[in-house]
Amino acid sequence: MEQFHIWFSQVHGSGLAEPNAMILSTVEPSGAPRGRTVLMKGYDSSGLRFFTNYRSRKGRALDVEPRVSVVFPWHQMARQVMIMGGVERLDDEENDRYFRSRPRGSQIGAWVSEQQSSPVRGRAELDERYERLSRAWPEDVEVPRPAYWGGYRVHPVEMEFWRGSPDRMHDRFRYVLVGGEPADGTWEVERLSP
Ligand SMILES: Cc1cc2nc3c(=O)[nH]c(=O)nc-3n(C[C@H](O)[C@H](O)[C@H](O)COP(=O)(O)O)c2cc1C
Ligand SMILES: Cc1ncc(COP(=O)(O)O)c(C=O)c1O
Repeated sequence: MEQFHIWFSQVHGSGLAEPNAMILSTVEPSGAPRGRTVLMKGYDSSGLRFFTNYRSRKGRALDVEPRVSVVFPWHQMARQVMIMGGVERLDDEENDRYFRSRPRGSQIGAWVSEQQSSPVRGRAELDERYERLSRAWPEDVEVPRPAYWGGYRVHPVEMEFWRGSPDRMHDRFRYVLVGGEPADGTWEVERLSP
């Protein structure tokens, strides 16, 4: 994660829009892959965090197969980072802390989208729910975190750092965890052919 920190700091400092947007791929119970964008909400030596609805399609997929692939597509910087690893749910304390930091509208949105990824009759149904819930929690009352809403920590076991070069002569470095935990384990580094 030290190398990730160096790159993320550079990308973050470059003014690139949504540098923390990452494509998160999960494995469906059928075995099919499925990707979507989520926002990384912090990282440390043990991995990175993102938040979602545990009942969503990805949440249900992770209940069955708690492994993911993550891609940071930093095109404007001619860089890409891929991270593969297992996930675990964050604890209530970490979930509450993050949920409290969100804008009130997004907190209410999490209640509106209780059934994230399920079909709805129309936009009106969602807007009505939003209005009703906004009235239910007056401004001075804290919106509670729904039990089904929280985060995951991705524990990398493999990471690849890709840097684009002319003539498709790109630099690729693969880090593989060969023993121990991501934070203090041993990582083997190899250069890959572009
Ligand atoms: C830039 C961007 C950031 C997003 N961030 C999140 C996020 O952090 N958490 C989340 O649940 N959905 C996020 N979404 C929506 C997801 O891409 C996706 O539509 C949603 O999580 C449902 O996915 P699922 O049906 O595969 O579970 C984001 C979408 C975009 C385009
Ligand atoms: C449905 C949903 N949940 C969660 C997030 C995470 O970001 P935030 O906590 O900043 O809303 C996003 C970001 O786009 C989102 O679309």
